[in-house]
This record gives sequence, C-alpha cells and structure tokens, in this order.
Amino acid sequence: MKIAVIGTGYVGLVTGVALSEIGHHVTCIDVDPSKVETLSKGIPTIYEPGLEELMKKNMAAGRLAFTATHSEGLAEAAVVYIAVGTPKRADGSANLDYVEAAAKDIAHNITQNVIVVIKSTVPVGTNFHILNVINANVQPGIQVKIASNPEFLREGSAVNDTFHGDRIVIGAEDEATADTLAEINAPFDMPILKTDISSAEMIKYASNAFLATKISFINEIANICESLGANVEEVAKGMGFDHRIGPDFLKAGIGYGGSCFPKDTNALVQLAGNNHHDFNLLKSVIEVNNNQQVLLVDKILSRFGNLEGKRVAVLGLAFKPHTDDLRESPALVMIPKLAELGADIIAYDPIAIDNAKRQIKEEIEYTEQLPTALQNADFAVVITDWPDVKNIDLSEYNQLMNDPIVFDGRNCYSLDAVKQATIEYYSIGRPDQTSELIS
Ligand SMILES: NC(=O)c1ccc[n+]([C@@H]2O[C@H](COP(=O)([O-])OP(=O)(O)OC[C@H]3O[C@@H](n4cnc5c(N)ncnc54)[C@H](O)[C@@H]3O)[C@@H](O)[C@H]2O)c1
Ligand SMILES: O=c1ccn([C@@H]2O[C@H](COP(=O)(O)OP(=O)(O)O[C@H]3O[C@H](CO)[C@@H](O)[C@H](O)[C@H]3O)[C@@H](O)[C@H]2O)c(=O)[nH]1
Repeated sequence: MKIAVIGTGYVGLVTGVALSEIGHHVTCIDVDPSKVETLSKGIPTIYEPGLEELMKKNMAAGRLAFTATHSEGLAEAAVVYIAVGTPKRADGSANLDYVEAAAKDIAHNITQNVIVVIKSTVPVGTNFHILNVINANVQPGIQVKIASNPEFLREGSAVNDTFHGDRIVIGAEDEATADTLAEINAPFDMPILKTDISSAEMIKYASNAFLATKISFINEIANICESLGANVEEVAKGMGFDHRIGPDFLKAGIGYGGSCFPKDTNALVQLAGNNHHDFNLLKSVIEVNNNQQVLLVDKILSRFGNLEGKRVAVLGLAFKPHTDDLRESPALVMIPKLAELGADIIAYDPIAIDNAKRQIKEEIEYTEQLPTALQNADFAVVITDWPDVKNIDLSEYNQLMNDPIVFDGRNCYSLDAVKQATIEYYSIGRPDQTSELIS
C-alpha cells in the first residue's frame, strides 16, 4: 500500500520505517527541511536502537523516502498518517495547532480519496474535528475517511515495541476503514482491537494515566517506606507476584518524565474538567510526581547544609536510558536547583548532551565519559539509569571522587553492594547508608 506519514519525530519516523519494513511504500513528510535533508541521507534525526539499520535497508529497497513538500509526499497515497506533536498548553490541555495544520496540508494537497489516520495522542473528539477541518478545505468530490490509531511505543525501545508491542488499536466509523487498517498492520502480528473512534482516543490517555498512577503509587509507598525503615524494592517485588498487580511499572525513583506521561496526564485532567468531572485521583498522581522530582534536593541539602562550591557529578540527562530525549527529564528540574544552591556541576550522558545544551541554560560542564564526571566530585546524583551507570564497578566511586557520596534517583545498586563498597549512599524508599554506618 502507498502510505504517507506526516511528521518525522519519534513516532512518525519509527512508524514510517516500520511500515516500509513490512512492505509498504512510505513517504515521510516533515516541515523541517533540515530534518528531511539529514533523513534523506539515511541518517536518523533521533536516537533509537535499531532504527538506522532499518531505515537504510528500506531506503535502499526503494520503499522509504523523505520530503519537505506535502504535495510530493501525498501524491497517490491511499492512507495518510498524522504523527505531529500535541504539546502541553499553559493550562495543561493538548495543543492541536500542529494536527490542524497537518489536516489543512492534507486537504490542500490531495487529489485522491484517502484514509487519514491520527497517530498523534489527541483528546476525545479530535478525530471528528479534524475530519471537519479536512472536509472544509478539500477539493469537492474527494472522499476522506478518518481513523484513530494511537501509538504505544516507548522511547528507547521504539523499534522493538512497534514490532512486538502488546496491541494495535484501530478506531473507525465504518468496517471497511477498520479492515483496511487491520490489513496494513497485519504483518506486525499483534492483537488488533477494532473499536469506535472516541474509545480509541480514550484508550491512549487512560493507558498512560494508569501507568503514571502505578509509578506515583509506588513512589508514595517508597516515601512511606523511608519513614518506616522498609525497603520499597522488596515491597514492589512482593506486590508484583500478584498477577492482578503485575511487576511492571513499580520501580520507585525520581519520578516519571518524558514527552508523554506529564503531558497526557495533564491533558486528561483538562479533558475531564471540561466535561464537569474533577479527576482528583489523576491530579494527585501529577502532584506526587512533581514533588518526587525534587525529593533528592532535600536529601542533599540535609546531608550538606550548603552546596556553595561543591562539585557535583550529575549522572544522566535523558528522561530514561537509550534515548537522547530530555523532555520533562528530572535533570531539567534538578540542575537549575543545584546550580541555584551554588553547586559546580558536571553532567554525564552518553548521547543526550547536544539536546541538553539546547535546553539547559545554566553554565555547567558536560562529558560523555563517566569517569571524567566522577573525577574529584564531592557527590554524585544518579538521574538516568544508563547501563554503564548501573554496571559501574562501585570501587570507582571510591577511587575517583573526593568523597564517595551517591544520591541515587533510580535505585541502581543493591544495598549489600554499596555496603561492601563502603559508599555513602542515599536512594529512594530504601534505608540510607550514612557515613556513621560506614565507619
Ligand atoms: N514520543 C513518544 O514516545 C510517543 C509515543 C506515543 C505517542 N506519542 C504521540 O505522538 C505524537 C508525536 O510525538 P513525537 O514525540 O513523535 O513528536 P516530535 O515533536 O518528536 O515530532 C513531530 C514532528 O512533526 C513535524 N511537523 C509538525 N507539523 C508538521 C506538518 N504540518 N507537516 C509535516 N511535519 C510536521 C515536526 O517538524 C516534528 O519533526 C504526539 O501526539 C505524542 O503525544 C509520542
Ligand atoms: O516503573 C517505572 C517505569 C517508568 N518510570 C519512568 O517513567 C517515565 C516513562 O517511561 P516509559 O514509559 O518507559 O517511557 P515513554 O517513552 O515515556 O513511554 C510512555 O509514553 C509513551 C507516549 O505516550 C507511550 O506510548 C508508552 O506506552 C509509555 O510507556 C520515565 O521517566 C521512566 O524513568 C518509572 O519511574 N518507574
């Protein structure tokens, strides 16, 4: 099938590449000509494991192309995916400006009947609104169908998730449209749920809200564990055996970040509020997360009192490992706070530094080498559980730092291991290993 994908961000690019891999002819369109230029050379503009290889393979096979010209990309497409951003507005609601612009781009440039598939995360009702926008702008006689096909991929494992995800949700008004989309997606070999459009739109928000709720729940339990001397890792393990609860998304830490959970939870609160429903549970989930992101600052301050002139190694900038994305990363909250308190910061990340420099205003040092960050540091703060941070030989903290003091926002190390390594260690929801305990 000939397919166009509008938007080449994390979702659009991965979707376009994956659809070409299962045999479709895909043209990806982006308004940013510099992105298109890079992509046209076979170079991904985002970091996702396995993406570059698949991209190059399908470009060489003539199934994948990139353009900044909508008329060129949309020519002859039978199906057009919209995968542009839906960022958070100041009031928390989803900004649909980009989706509306993409809809007009489609309407102004298509000359054939198409199915428009909205992959972007959009509030319930948006698909019908977008269909109206297209119909109001398209040439008379052209028939446009709309379908909701929300995306569930995770950054850092986006390619794998696209091929081996848990389900594909298709919301359509008529059977023929749903069947066409099911046929397109059949090679992905995943359960397909065909449903109505509004339910498909809601499935996406409800899923993200539920996952965020699990994280805030375990973070609250972690904070209570700290006061009571229990260990949240043991608690989560014990809970996870119950298959009604499940072991996933019960990892306590410095709070959730990323381009989705913070944005989508806020959008759902707004959407509920607009419909006279006060979503108190989800408001608390958001509040718990906001507090969780700064919790380590309090721990650091109560340990040191004053950070003036202290050299701190910030380990990780990305909101999670295996991505170069910093959107809503706890690093963006922690670094300004530590800088304001007078700390001298060196930040380590293996791939997110270019993005970080665009978003972090404070004057800090950056390094892609973990030992360089630790050298002569007075304390370290773990923000991202990168494999090399998790798997570090703990004696390196002792060898490289002025004082081996670690504040771990991701519970990377076992308490036994830090005890053996004689590190002063503060984590989330687990007993501290204070200097008194070491000596
Ligand atoms: N990032 C994720 O992990 C993820 C996962 C599931 C769902 N989503 C949802 O998918 C959507 C896209 O997210 P993303 O992270 O890929 O966004 P992104 O910001 O990384 O990419 C969006 C791209 O769209 C392009 N664009 C904007 N308007 C355009 C237009 N009119 N024509 C052509 N290109 C245009 C931009 O230049 C940009 O390259 C959002 O609604 C998001 O909530 C994201
Ligand atoms: O037990 C856990 C699991 C995750 N996190 C944090 O939660 C955030 C989000 O993690 P993850 O869900 O792995 O990454 P995303 O790429 O943001 O993916 C989420 O958001 C996407 C965008 O909507 C959805 O498509 C995915 O299904 C959904 O998992 C990160 O900061 C993680 O560190 C925790 O703190 N504890």
